[in-house]
Amino acid sequence: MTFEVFLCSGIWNVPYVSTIYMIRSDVLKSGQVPSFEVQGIADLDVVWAKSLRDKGTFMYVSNVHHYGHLVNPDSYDTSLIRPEYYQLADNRLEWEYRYIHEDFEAMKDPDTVIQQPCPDVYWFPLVTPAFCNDTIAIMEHFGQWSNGANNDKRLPGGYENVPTRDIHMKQVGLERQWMLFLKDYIRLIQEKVFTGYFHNPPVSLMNFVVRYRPDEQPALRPHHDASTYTINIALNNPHVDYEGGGCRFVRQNCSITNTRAGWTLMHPGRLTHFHEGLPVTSGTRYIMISFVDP
Ligand SMILES: O=C(O)CCC(=O)C(=O)O
Ligand SMILES: [Fe+2]
Repeated sequence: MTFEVFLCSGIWNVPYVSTIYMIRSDVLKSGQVPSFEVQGIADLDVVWAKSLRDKGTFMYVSNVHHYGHLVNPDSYDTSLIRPEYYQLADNRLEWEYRYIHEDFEAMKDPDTVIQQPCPDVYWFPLVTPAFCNDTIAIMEHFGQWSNGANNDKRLPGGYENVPTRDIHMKQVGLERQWMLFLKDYIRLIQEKVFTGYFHNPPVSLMNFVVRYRPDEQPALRPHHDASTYTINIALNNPHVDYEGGGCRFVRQNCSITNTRAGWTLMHPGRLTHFHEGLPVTSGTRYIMISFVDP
C-alpha cells in the first residue's frame, strides 16, 4: 500500500498506519477508543491498527503531493553511450519528458492546425534538442556511415537507387523502438493530416540518419521515396550548424530551407512528392528519415 501512495496522489482506505495520525474527536468520544492492549504484540502501531480494524473503524492515508514514480532499471544498459535513448518501451515517462517536444501534445488536438509549408507537406514539432543531440552522438559514435554507393548489403534487395550517406536505426539496435515510436506518436498525426488512411501499426524497413557534407555527400538528386508517407526530422539547424540544405518538392516547385531541429516534415512518398535534398555548402546537416508503409 505504501508503494501506491508514493506513486500518485489520492486517498486510500488502509489496514495499517504509523507515525502520524489525525483522529476525529467524535471517535474518541464514542467509546470506539482504540486499545493498545493486545498480548504478544510489541509494536504499538500494529496493536493500535489491529484494534481499530477489530472495531470496524476505517483508517485512511491521504496524499496531495506527487513524489515521483518508480523507474524500471531492468533494461538500462550503461555500456551504451546514451542509455536513456533506448528506454522508450521500459521507461516511457522519462523518455517522453526528455525526448518529446513540449508542443507535440497540442499537435494531436483536432483543433490544432498543422503547418503546411508546401502542398500536402506537413511540418510540426516532434522531439527535443536532447533527442537530436543524442541521435547524432549515437550515430557518430557508431561511425559506420555508408559509402553512398548503389549496392547496399543492409537492404533486402541489396540495391539503393538513390543512396545517401547514412546509418540505419537497425545498425545501432534501435529498430524495434523506432517501430513503437511510429505507432504511438507519428501515426497519430498521420491519421489527422492524411484523412482516411489507417495502417496500424505502421511498418517501416528503412529508418536512418543521413549526413550531408560539402566534401562527402552535399545533396540528393530528385527521387520518390519507397513509402506511403515519409517523415524527415531535422536534427540540426541551418545558419547555425550548416549553410544550404533543405528539401525541394519538384512538382510543387516548393522548397523548405528554414527547417528546425526537432521538427519533422511528413509528406506522401512514392507518387506525388518527387523531391530532392538541396546542396549543403558548409558544415554538416543531419536528418532522420523513415519510409513508412513501403
Ligand atoms: O535532404 C532532404 O531533406 C531530403 C532527404 C530525402 O529525400 C531522403 O533521404 O529520401
Ligand atoms: Fe526522399
